[in-house]
Amino acid sequence: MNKPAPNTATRHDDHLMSLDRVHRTFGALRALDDVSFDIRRGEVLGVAGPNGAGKTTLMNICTGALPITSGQIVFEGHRVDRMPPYRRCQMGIARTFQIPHIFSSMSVRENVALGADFGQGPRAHGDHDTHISNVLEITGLSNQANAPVTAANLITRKRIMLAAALATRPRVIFLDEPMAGLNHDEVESFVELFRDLHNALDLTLVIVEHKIRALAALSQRILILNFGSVLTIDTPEKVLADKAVIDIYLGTQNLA
Ligand SMILES: Nc1ncnc2c1ncn2[C@@H]1O[C@H](COP(=O)(O)OP(=O)(O)OP(=O)(O)O)[C@@H](O)[C@H]1O
Repeated sequence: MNKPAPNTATRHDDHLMSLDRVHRTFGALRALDDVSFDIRRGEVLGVAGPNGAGKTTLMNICTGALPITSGQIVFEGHRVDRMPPYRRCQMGIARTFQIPHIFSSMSVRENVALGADFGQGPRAHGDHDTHISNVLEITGLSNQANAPVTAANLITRKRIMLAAALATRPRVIFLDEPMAGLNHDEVESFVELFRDLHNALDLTLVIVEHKIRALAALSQRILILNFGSVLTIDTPEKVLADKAVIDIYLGTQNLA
C-alpha cells in the first residue's frame, strides 16, 4: 500500500491524531458540530457525556465506520477521513464495540488471529504465531486459547474482542463502553488490564465510558461531549469539578 503524503501543515509531534472542525450530520441533526481536539501520543483519553451527545458517532468517524460531513481528521500526519476502516486499521487505528463483535463458531485463538490478519499491511511483522501468543498472554486468555467462544461469558468475550484489536498492532484503540454490563469486581479487573496494557505497550487509548469513576481512574484527560460539541477537555480532577459538567452530565449519573 502506498502511504499518502504527510499533511505537514497540521502535524504536531505530540499529537497522534487531530480532529479539525469536524461535522457529522444525520439529516437536520448535528451529531457532531464543529469538533476540534488532539489525541496526544501515549495518553489515555476518556470520553463521556449525556446520552445522544455524539460519543459513538465520534468513535465511528475516527475509525472509518462513518464518513464525516466536513472538516478533517489527521493521523500521524496523514489525512485519514476519506479512508475505509481497513486502511485506517492497517495504519494503526483499532476499535472495540460495546457489544462484543466476535465469531462464536471459532476458537479464542482463531478470533485473535483474524485481528492479526486484518491489521497486516505496511506494518506486517515476522512471527505471526508468537505475536498472537503474546496478545493472548497479556489479555489473560492463554489458558483458554483453543476453547470455542460459544460458552464464553461477557467479560471473556470483551477480552477476546480487545485481544483481536491488539493483534492488529494498533497505535491507538478506540474503546466504546468497554465496562458496560460488567459488575464492580469485573470493572476493577478491566481497569487493571487497561493500565497494564497502557504501561506495557506503546499504546494510546480513547475510552468512551459512562462509568465515570473508572474512567477518571484510568484517564490522563477527559473530553465531555454535549449535543455534538466539545464542552471541555481537561484532567479528570478539573472535569469532575466543572460546574457545567456537573449540571449537564454528572448530576444525572450514578457516581456510587
Ligand atoms: N445512523 C444514524 N442515523 C440517524 N441518527 C443517528 C445515527 N447515529 C446516531 N444518530 C443520532 O446522533 C446523535 C448522537 O448519537 P450517538 O449514538 O453518537 O450518541 P452517544 O453519545 O453515543 O449516545 P449513548 O450514550 O446513548 O450511546 C443522537 O441524536 C442519535 O440519535
